[in-house]
Amino acid sequence: MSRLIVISNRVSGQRNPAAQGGLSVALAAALREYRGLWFGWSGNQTEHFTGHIDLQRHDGVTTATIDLEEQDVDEYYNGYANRTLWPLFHYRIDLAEYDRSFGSGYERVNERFAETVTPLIEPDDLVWVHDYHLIPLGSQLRERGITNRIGFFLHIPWPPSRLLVSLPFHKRLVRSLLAYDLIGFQTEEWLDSFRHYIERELGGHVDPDGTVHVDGRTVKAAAFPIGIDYKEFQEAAGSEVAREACLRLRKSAGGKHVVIGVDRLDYSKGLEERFAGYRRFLEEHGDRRGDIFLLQIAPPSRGEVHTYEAIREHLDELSGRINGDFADVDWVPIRYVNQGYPREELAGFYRASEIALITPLRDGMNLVAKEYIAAQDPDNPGVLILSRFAGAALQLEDALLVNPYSKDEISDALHRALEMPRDERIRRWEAMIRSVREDDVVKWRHQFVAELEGCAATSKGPNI
Ligand SMILES: O=P(O)(O)OC[C@H]1O[C@H](O[C@H]2O[C@H](CO)[C@@H](O)[C@H](O)[C@H]2O)[C@H](O)[C@@H](O)[C@@H]1O
Ligand SMILES: O=c1ccn([C@@H]2O[C@H](COP(=O)(O)OP(=O)(O)O)[C@@H](O)[C@H]2O)c(=O)[nH]1
Repeated sequence: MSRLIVISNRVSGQRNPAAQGGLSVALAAALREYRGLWFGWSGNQTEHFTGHIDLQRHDGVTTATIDLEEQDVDEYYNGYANRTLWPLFHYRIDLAEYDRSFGSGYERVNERFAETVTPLIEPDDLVWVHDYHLIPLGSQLRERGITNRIGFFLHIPWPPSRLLVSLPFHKRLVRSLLAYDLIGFQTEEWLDSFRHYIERELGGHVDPDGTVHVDGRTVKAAAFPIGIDYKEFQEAAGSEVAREACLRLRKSAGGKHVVIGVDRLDYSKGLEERFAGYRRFLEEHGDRRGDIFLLQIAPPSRGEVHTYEAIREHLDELSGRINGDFADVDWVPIRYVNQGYPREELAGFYRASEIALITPLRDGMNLVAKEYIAAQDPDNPGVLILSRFAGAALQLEDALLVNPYSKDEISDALHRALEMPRDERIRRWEAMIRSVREDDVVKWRHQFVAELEGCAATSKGPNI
């Protein structure tokens, strides 16, 4: 079996695991199965870039990390990745910022990644690059003579062409993707948007099987929806920690219905709209006040980016106002918690919650939705209310799907979930657990790696 070299911005085990997000959780599992290593940024900043590689072994996974300079982090991670690409790819061109220094910092850090990882790559290795931080890395590796098979997986949505063309030098960015042999997306919807861009903007052609032809270069593009590590999650959910967390939440709920939300504190997760929808529910269903509460777990993320600071302040205000307007001496409508929890504890909280309210405005997948389903009691499962704009909605069609921008739909879905008979809850859950169990992270990585192994090795990069 070939070695697998995984390259992503974030490498698991480097900071609070509870705030790492789904990408890191999914990749740690892949690396435990294949020989190889995981290369990325250490999360540390140094005065000058040294290129020193720190090799470590954590939990069955070999990691190779490098430090970045402060300017790199500002321009590449906080800048181009999270102030330009993240909002644009989540359809928020109103929040996207275009600054020349971000673009040059992004190129520079991708070159630094390429320069330091190239000597670690052996001839038969499969190379798998992840996410929007590292789109140009494939072409940088090709320039350094790497002819191995290289795949790329995008964990976030791919925007419609009409939005993507607002990015300065968009053609250069998309052309650099053609250096990969395989390009993976979370859903068919984003694969379609990519196809549209290739045909309209680059004058290329995409065959029905996903083979992309542009200027004499041929690559493969396909959808590979990511799943959770079902087996590992079942173990977490069966642990003593999970059982205690479940009891702790049930005890403190004192018989009230628990509605749970778990999201990084990010504007793409639709938290402001969710709070507004919950407020509408409290206004419309006065008889339910005192009988239900929303537990929103929202660990802070990307705190150095001002839009994230702003959303944090706004959510403090919104939750405070809802609590001020509706609370009673023995009840508060929202428990809003800005800390992360280990997954075993989360599993217990999911189990204790009759409803999950997961309403991102756009989300590549949303693994929390799948974890909630995996944690339920088969004889008395809870109800998942899910945004139709999350990648997960294409697989979890038996959730109560809502438009996350609509307060009325959120309010109606909460009412319907509370009233839903047990046999309907079981029927919906059984349909969803099948997909969560079968389309798990193991299947995701096997399918991607098998497809990449089937690609012919490349001898040169595209003309960019
Ligand atoms: O690394 P951070 O800046 O702290 O952000 C955490 C991760 O967020 C994003 O996760 C995405 O990947 C998930 C797994 O495929 C998917 O379920 C979710 O919908 C995506 O938003 C980001 O794409 C990762 O690169 C970050 O590490
Ligand atoms: O307090 C927390 C909050 C989240 N997570 C994990 O972070 C991941 C979030 O992934 P998702 O795909 O839902 O969103 P992302 O943050 O990657 O955009 C899930 O596995 C959660 O269990 C966690 O371990 N503790």
